[in-house]
Amino acid sequence: MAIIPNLTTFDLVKWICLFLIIRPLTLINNIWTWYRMPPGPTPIPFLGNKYQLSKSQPWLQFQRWSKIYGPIFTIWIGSKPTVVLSDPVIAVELLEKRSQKYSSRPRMVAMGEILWDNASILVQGYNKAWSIRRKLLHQALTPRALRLYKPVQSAEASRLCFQLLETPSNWEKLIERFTSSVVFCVAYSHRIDSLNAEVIRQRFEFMQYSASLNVPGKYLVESFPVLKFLPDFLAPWKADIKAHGRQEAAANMKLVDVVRSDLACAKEEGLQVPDSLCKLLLELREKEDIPLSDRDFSFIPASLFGAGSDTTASTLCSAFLALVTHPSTLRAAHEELDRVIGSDRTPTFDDEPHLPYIRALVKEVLRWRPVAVLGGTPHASTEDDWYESYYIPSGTTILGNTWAINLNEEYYPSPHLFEPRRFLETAEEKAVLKGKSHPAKAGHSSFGWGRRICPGADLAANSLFIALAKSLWAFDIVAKDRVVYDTFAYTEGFNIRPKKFECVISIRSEKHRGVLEKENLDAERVLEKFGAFKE
Ligand code: HEM
Repeated sequence: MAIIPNLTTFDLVKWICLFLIIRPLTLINNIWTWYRMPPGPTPIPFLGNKYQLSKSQPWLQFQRWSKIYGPIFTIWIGSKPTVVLSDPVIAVELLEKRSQKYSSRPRMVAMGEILWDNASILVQGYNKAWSIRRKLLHQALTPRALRLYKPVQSAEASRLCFQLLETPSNWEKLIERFTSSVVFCVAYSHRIDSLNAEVIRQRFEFMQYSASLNVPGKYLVESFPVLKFLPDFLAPWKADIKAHGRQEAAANMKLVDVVRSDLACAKEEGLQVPDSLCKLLLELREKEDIPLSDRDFSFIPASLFGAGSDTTASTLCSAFLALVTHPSTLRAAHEELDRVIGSDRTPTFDDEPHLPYIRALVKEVLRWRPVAVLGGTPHASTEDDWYESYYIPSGTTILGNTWAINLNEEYYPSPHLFEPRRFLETAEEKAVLKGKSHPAKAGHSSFGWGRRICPGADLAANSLFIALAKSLWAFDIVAKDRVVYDTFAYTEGFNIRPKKFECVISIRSEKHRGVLEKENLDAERVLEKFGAFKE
């Protein structure tokens, strides 16, 4: 009996000594790492810059810090470093040219591991599980596959215009319905007629719940991942997250079942199911061995809504804000559309090569107010590296501050001026507000970088083009009398959108109205094949 208390005391002393040694050693290691990493605001030991970080619109604070500490700087969240990039050349150098080292994601234990059980491509590390999903997405988003989705994008854009004609003041909700329906048609060959459809309400709930998990400091498990192994009865928070995860997975699998049964019925009746990403993947699964469980497979088409609907809708909202606050761009768009298209029909995808100003307008809105303002989901490095004289250890979180990059005046003089001519090709037009040449092919960084670049970028660009081409052809979109617009009034979060604002949307002529009414009937015929999800 006497030995046990002695042993316990000894153990206690041992642990205290170990703690007293480890803490200073960790601190020395952190200081040594901090000293070699890119500069930044001075962190407090073990807490880092936590108390200096702005809770509101952090991208603005990061942009200010880039002017003080340079285009590559470090912030510390506790003992974990995050490198923030504010220059497109540095972002391309690290995230594209050295992408084998910078294509992972930081661990998101609550959201990625407990809620989704590692099934979602968005937060997966740079590993085999990720590459299987990425390859599948690419196979269903090839240029050939994108051509298959164009008729539905075009029909939905005609429907959007017709609805704008009927209830112009409801424009933001109409845009959301448009992007939701496009994503559902492309993912599952089913359209959305109302935002009250059960599947949509469910999707919004899932998105809100997952976003609520991703709040720094909310869950201790992010700092101590070992806590995820606690049994459920000792960790009710974990049981709750897992229950939400099961609900989401069940809903995802149900959607795949809908397409599976559509295919079976069509086969029996000798009919064709419209092409969709889920259909292409199910057909591929018949031919090839795809090493994914039904549950994991169902997350691939489901990722389209989370990643592609709100982002595209928010970009369209920014486009309306830009048009209202920069009326000369509306006049220039009308001039091009009237000259190339006339007033007997609305523009189509075939007109795209002949509408350079509208194409440039799409690029400019993506640049001007990037929806994924801090680069979407952060990258993480998987090897130690050096950039110039700076050390970047393996496991560092890398944030591309798309706001600072897209609004960097060296590349885009007068960056807050909405000026589509920046993206035009002719020598005279190129001289307009010409800054240093942006290294990315797109001329902006709104879709991210390297191996993690948005796989839906071309699909999104097609939706933006057709929705803007048709609505600009049809409407005047102008400021409301006596309303003062603030082009910086944006929501918080990882994806941003202009705060609610009113504008006047009016049909350009009775002839335009007639064309919209006729084309809406044509669109309904195209969309008939895509069964609607019920309210
Ligand atoms: C305007 C619309 C959109 C914008 C601005 C946007 C932007 C982004 C950004 C910045 C990323 C992170 C890239 C990186 O880590 O470097 C991303 C990832 C992703 N996006 Fe998009 N996106 C849009 C639309 C779409 C659409 C329509 C889809 C549907 C296919 C989609 C699917 C994805 C997926 C699956 C990922 C995760 C890729 C991965 O982690 O490997 N996005 N997006």
